[in-house]
Parts: sequence; C-alpha cells; structure tokens
Amino acid sequence: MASSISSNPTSFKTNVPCPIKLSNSNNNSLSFLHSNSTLSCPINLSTFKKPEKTLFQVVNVSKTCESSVSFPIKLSSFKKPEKTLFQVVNVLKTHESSVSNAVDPDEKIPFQKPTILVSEKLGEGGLELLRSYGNVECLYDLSPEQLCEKIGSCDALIVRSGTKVTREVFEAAQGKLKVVGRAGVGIDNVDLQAATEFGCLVVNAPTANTIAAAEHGIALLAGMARNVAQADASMKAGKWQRNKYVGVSLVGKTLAVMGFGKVGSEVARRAKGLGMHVIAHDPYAPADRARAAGVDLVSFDQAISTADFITLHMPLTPATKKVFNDETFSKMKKGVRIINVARGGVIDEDALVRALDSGVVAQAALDVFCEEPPSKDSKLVQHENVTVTPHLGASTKEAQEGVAVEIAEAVVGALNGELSATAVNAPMVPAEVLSELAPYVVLAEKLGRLAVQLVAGGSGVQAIKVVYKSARDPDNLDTRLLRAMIIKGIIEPISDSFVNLVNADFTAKQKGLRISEERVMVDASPNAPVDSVQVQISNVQSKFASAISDNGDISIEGKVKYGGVPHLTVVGSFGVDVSLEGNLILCRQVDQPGMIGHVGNVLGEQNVNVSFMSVGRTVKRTKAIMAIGVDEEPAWETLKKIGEVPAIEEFVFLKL
Ligand SMILES: NC(=O)C1=CN([C@@H]2O[C@H](COP(=O)(O)OP(=O)(O)OC[C@H]3O[C@@H](n4cnc5c(N)ncnc54)[C@H](O)[C@@H]3O)[C@@H](O)[C@H]2O)C=CC1
Ligand SMILES: O=C(O)C(=O)COP(=O)(O)O
Repeated sequence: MASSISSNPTSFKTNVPCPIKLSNSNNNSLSFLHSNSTLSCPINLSTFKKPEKTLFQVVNVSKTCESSVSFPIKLSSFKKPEKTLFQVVNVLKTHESSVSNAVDPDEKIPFQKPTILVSEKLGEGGLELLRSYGNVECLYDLSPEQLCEKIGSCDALIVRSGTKVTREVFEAAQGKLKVVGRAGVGIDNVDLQAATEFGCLVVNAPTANTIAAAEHGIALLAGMARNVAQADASMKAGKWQRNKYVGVSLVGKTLAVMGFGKVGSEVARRAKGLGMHVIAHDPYAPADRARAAGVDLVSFDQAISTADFITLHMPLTPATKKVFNDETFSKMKKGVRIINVARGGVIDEDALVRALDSGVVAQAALDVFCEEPPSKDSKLVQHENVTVTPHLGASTKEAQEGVAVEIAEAVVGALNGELSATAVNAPMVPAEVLSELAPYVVLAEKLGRLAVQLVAGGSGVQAIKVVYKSARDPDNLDTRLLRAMIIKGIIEPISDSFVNLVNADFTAKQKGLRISEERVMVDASPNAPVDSVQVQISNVQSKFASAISDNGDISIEGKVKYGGVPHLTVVGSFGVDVSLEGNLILCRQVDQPGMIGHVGNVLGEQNVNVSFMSVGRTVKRTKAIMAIGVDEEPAWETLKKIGEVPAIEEFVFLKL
C-alpha cells in the first residue's frame, strides 16, 4: 500500500518583517511560529538523535546572524533569513530531542519595524509616511562601499537617480533587502536582473514628476532658442551683447518628440500651444493616441531628418543607448537644435561635440549626462552652444512631494506583501484586476503545492502544464500572476528557495522547470475571470496513483467557490469537492457504504478535526476517492491506521 507524509516541513515567506520564535508546542515537537501565520514548521522531535544538543546547535546556526541571539529568534536579523530557517530545520533533523522550556507558544510576537534606508533627498510627506511604518535612516552621499556595508541591515532602500544599485548591493544584502523604491521614473541605475534573481521587488514612482520633466523640456527649448543662459552669463560678466545673442523663433518650426510616452506627450501638447508643428517617433506608442493629440507618428529617420528641434523622451535601454551618434547626426538638418531631458546615455557625447563643432547641430540643451556629474573639463558642458542643467527635470517642489508620497506608498505596500501597481520587475496588474484575481492567486499557489507533493520521490519534475478555463476571451486573461503563484507552490515545498512574484520565472528556469500554459474558453459565468485552474505534471510517477489522469500526467484541478474559497475539484480522473484549507488526506477506496464513518472515527479518536469531506467516483460501487480536509496534522500512527482499513487501497497526506 502506498502511503506518505510530506517530508519537507517548511513553508515560509520573508517579504514581510518576520519575527519567528522556536517553541515546544507540546512535549514531542518543536514549532516555528510566525506572527501572521505564513510560517509554520512543526518538527517531530522523536526522530532526533541527540536531544541535549539540539538547542545548542540552533544557537550555533544563529551565530551567522548579525546580532546576539536570544529567544525568540528574530528571522529579520539574519543575513539570509530564508537560508537560516532551512539550516535550522536541517540541524534539528540531525538530532533527537525534546526541547522543554524554550518559549511560551501563546506569547505574542511583537511586530518588528522594518528598516528603510533613504539614500537621496526625499520630500517630507513621503518621509513622514515611511516613519509611521518603519525605522527610517536618511544617509545621503554614501560611497558604493558604504552602501554595501549598510544594506545588510535594511529591508527597503529608496533612491533617486544618483544611487547606483548594483549587483554588489544585492549580494551584500544577502536576501534581507525586500524592495528598492525608485523615487522617480528611470530605473537604469538599478540592476534589475540582479534584483530579480535575489527576489527583490523594484518599484518606481512613474507619474508624479511627468509634468515637471515636460516643463523643464519646454524651459530648455525656449531658453536655448533665445540664448537665455549665455546672455545671462555675459551680462553678469559686465557685457551688453545684443547682436551676439539673436535667437530663433519657435512658431512654425518642426519639433520631433523622440519617445511619445508620459513626458513626451506632455511636451508635445505644450509645444503645439507655442505654435510648433509636432511630429513624434515611438515604435510602441499607439497611433490613435498621437493622432488625438494632433501629432504625426513617423519613422526614426523621418523624424530626425525633418525636424528643426529634436527633444528626447525615451528610456535608456540597450536599444536606445547612443542612438544619437555620428551616423544619425549626419542625417539631421544642418542647424538642428537638440534637447535632452531623458537620459545622457542615449547620446554619444563625443559625437555630439563633433556635430556641434561642424555646425550640423546648432545648439544643444542638456539636463542629463552619460556620467553624472560630468567631469569638470567636459568638452560638451563647456561648449558655448550648449546649455546645461544638473539633472533638474524632476526638481520642482510639487514633483518632489508627489514622488516622495508615491514611492513611500509603494514601498510600504510592498513591505506589507501587497502587490504593487508600479512594480518594474514583477507582474504589474492594475488594482481592479488584482482584487478580482486575489482568490485565484491563493488557489494557484495551493494547487502548485498539492501537485508537487503528489510526485513520487526521485521522479524529477520538469514539465508543468497549466490550463485556465474561463468564460472570457483567452486574450483578455492575464495569467502572469497565477503562473508565478503556481511556480511558488511547486518550488517551495521541494527546495530551500524563497520564491516570490519577482523571481518565480527566473527560479523556475534555474531549476529546469518548463511551464506551459493554455487558456480555454468554456461555458461558465462571465462574472468570474477564471472558472477553473488545472495543474498537470508530466513524465513523473505519483505517490498517489489515482492522481494520474488518462493522459498519464499527474493532474489536479480547482475552482474558487462560495465567496472566494479555493476548492479542489478534480484529482486525476475523479471529481471531488474539498476546500483547500488546513491539510488534506486523499484516499482511494472500494466504493462501499460506511467508509466515511470509518475513516472519520480513526481521525476523531486521535482528536484530529475533520473540516470537510468529499467522495468522488468514476463508476458506482467500484473505485472512489475520498478527500478529507483536516485542521491538524495527524500523527504517523493515525495515518497508518487509515491505511490499514481494508477497503482503502492507497492514501496520501498533503500539506497545504
Ligand atoms: N531629467 C529628469 O529629471 C527626468 C527624466 N525622465 C526620463 O524621461 C524619460 C521618459 O519618461 P516617461 O515619459 O515618464 O516614460 P514613459 O515610459 O511614459 O515613456 C517613454 C516612451 O519611450 C518610448 N520608447 C521606448 N523605446 C523607444 C525608442 N527606441 N525610440 C523611441 N521611443 C521609445 C516608449 O514606448 C514610451 O512611450 C525616461 O528616460 C525618464 O527616465 C523622467 C522624469 C524626469
Ligand atoms: O524620474 C526620473 O527619471 C529622473 O530622471 C528624475 O531623477 P531624480 O529623481 O531627480 O534624480
């Protein structure tokens, strides 16, 4: 008879402040408790070999922690929280012990305030909000070394464009850093790949400085056209040079907006108000949005070759790096004027100096530079036809207050484990979609968790297929969030990886998991985004043979029912209906009267509370599957007794 108990007892997440404590919840087991019950790790001490050393070993493990250890152990003070817990469990597994007097399990665990490092000047409104939630440290002008030294004790980091958040920073954080907040738009100063690998969420504040940047672009455009900065400097030097500073008019001139996003479109609107003819180039902007603004979307070459003024508003990406270079300057109208309020790196600065010297570019007005601040002897900065500002696009009082509040809200939300609408390295789901998907997120994680526990040891999970059935058009179903949660459910029970929305796809790839998805339209309620979710694992054996469907895969399916509760509805070829709460026992039995009572009695005698029971069968009086929801984890002896009921052919205990 096949039987099993899940061998990996851990289930935890660390993207919230996570105080844990060890407690002897009864004479025979040691439990990790967690304040918001996401961590639950009962360890059966009867299997340990050296009882007296257990506690000592745990303390030794905790010496990898920065501060001295006392019970309760605070996971948040460890350098690698997710690894630490796993290590502790491993140490405990090598011993046999009962730890008496560890901690009172009923003792309340205080909320530990997260540490938030603010490395650049942030508006007071945002700081206030952060202070009401965590311990805020404002440390400006840290060197890269100082930042790496400091980051190991921080849960969140808030930066603007001046702090380079490199791979070294994430490495130095050793898993402690949960979120980087960019108080602004451009995230080219954050190593997103490294953040993703380390499961660190990156959020930005994409809207609050749009108008400030657009207004600065217009200020540079008008100021450059009329030589305002040069004339001012000349007068301050005691001169009166009216003939030297004759400008050019804007009205009737063609302005090419490169990057028709938030800032670009606001610049376009304002330029039209100045009487300019505005064209734009943006490979990803919808033509109808441009048309509605009275702007023609044109090709890159058309834009740069017809414009009198070119204003840059695209992000710095590998595709846009140095797109303004010798070759593209040579295609421009002689005497063109360029404004850059986007990123210095989109221009080859040496090539721009050459274009200015040759007169192809008459003037440039630059707020941003490849290297910030640029060197004091930069030929570009010193060029007499160039106007410069020290990255001031977002620097208005209004924008800075707005950005500070926007980022503080995003960071606090992320520390609370909420999904962020401004995440840049995780599925970004609009708030209304998020609330609609929330119950399915729980269902997805539980189905992943169940499916992987059905795999027989040594099978090696590789190919996973997820089928979403929905009454809605498959193209309107954004499944990224659900896929990530299924991956989390699959990976966490079988490894020491900490998986979150940020690193789910990356971790799956690293572990060699191939996830394919299918969206199927079915006749169901259009009010629900999803009718059912099915998880199949191919090419594996199951420790519960009945979970194998007709096509040879482990297959389980679930639905969200009755006010948002996730239910398991299909196991293999058997229909069942059991809510996915607590733990689950699946039994295959000969379909005959009295089975529910029999098994219920065995559990009742051991004081295991049955929360739900459901029987599913394919043919009457042949085989049936009984799904039993239990609040407590039954002792091994109890499960054994279930297995000894003559009509029961196989059973499995699964932890949700
Ligand atoms: N100087 C400053 O203080 C500030 C600078 N910025 C910078 O301005 C830029 C634009 O910001 P937003 O408008 O808020 O971003 P956005 O994301 O709303 O717009 C960027 C637009 O560029 C387009 N784009 C992408 N690749 C392109 C390419 N190869 N050619 C042409 N267009 C391309 C995108 O499709 C998008 O429409 C960013 O680089 C941002 O960092 C933003 C605020 C302040
Ligand atoms: O938001 C952006 O992209 C900006 O460039 C603004 O940068 P800052 O926050 O002023 O350092």
